[in-house]
Amino acid sequence: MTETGAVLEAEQLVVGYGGAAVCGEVTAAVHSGQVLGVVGVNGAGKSTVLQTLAGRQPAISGEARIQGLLVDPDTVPFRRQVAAVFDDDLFFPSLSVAEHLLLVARGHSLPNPELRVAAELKFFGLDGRADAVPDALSSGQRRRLLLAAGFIRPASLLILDEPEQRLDPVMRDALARRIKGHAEAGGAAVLVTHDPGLLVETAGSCLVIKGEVELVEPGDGAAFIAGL
Ligand SMILES: Nc1ncnc2c1ncn2[C@@H]1O[C@H](COP(=O)(O)OP(=O)(O)OP(=O)(O)O)[C@@H](O)[C@H]1O
Repeated sequence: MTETGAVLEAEQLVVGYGGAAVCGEVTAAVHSGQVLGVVGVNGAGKSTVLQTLAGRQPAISGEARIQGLLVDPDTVPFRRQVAAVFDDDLFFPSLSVAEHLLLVARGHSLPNPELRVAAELKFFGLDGRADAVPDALSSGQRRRLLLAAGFIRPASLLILDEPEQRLDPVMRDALARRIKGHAEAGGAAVLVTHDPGLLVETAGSCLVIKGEVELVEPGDGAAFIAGL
């Protein structure tokens, strides 16, 4: 934990490409048990903020810390703290659904990895496709696999980039419960979403990116998404 007890602290963080910022500075703190939503129109900079927090994109200036550790995906202690799910995450083409999850479970030294994998397959409705390779899945099933890989492992901070994409309504509701469960168990999450319902159900606060970055109530973030 940091001095403030925040799982995530971003201080005057400027994100972008080739030295050019895509949006205003991000200053935010997310504590254990909290979910921070991030909303904005297409191209506002939401994914770039998340990619920077996950260490997949260098910050232009400012800093972010997770459990007091500066963002650095090359270090094991940082990687242990953060589970990130992005749309462009890759699969091993020759590993089955179950093998992907087993790899993550074993990589994080989970006890009873086979049981944990079975539980996630059931939760994400993939038990009938456990032996399929990623190319043989539907797009929604591939999204479920990415989410299962993110949720099966321990993490202080979950970074979720539009996790609702391509999910059917039943799975979307299960996802909302899962995000809330992560927070109730003492985790923290940053959630980029275009879904007002998911935002209001899960987040306790929200960043709106519209050039500058503003901290608002989730209801106001939902209204922004809806264009109200
Ligand atoms: N690799 C890149 N190099 C240069 N510019 C990029 C790169 N990726 C994204 N951008 C630009 O940065 C800006 C912010 O993109 P970003 O993907 O963060 O937006 P977003 O808010 O996540 O949008 P969406 O809702 O469409 O996912 C956009 O103008 C985009 O064109």
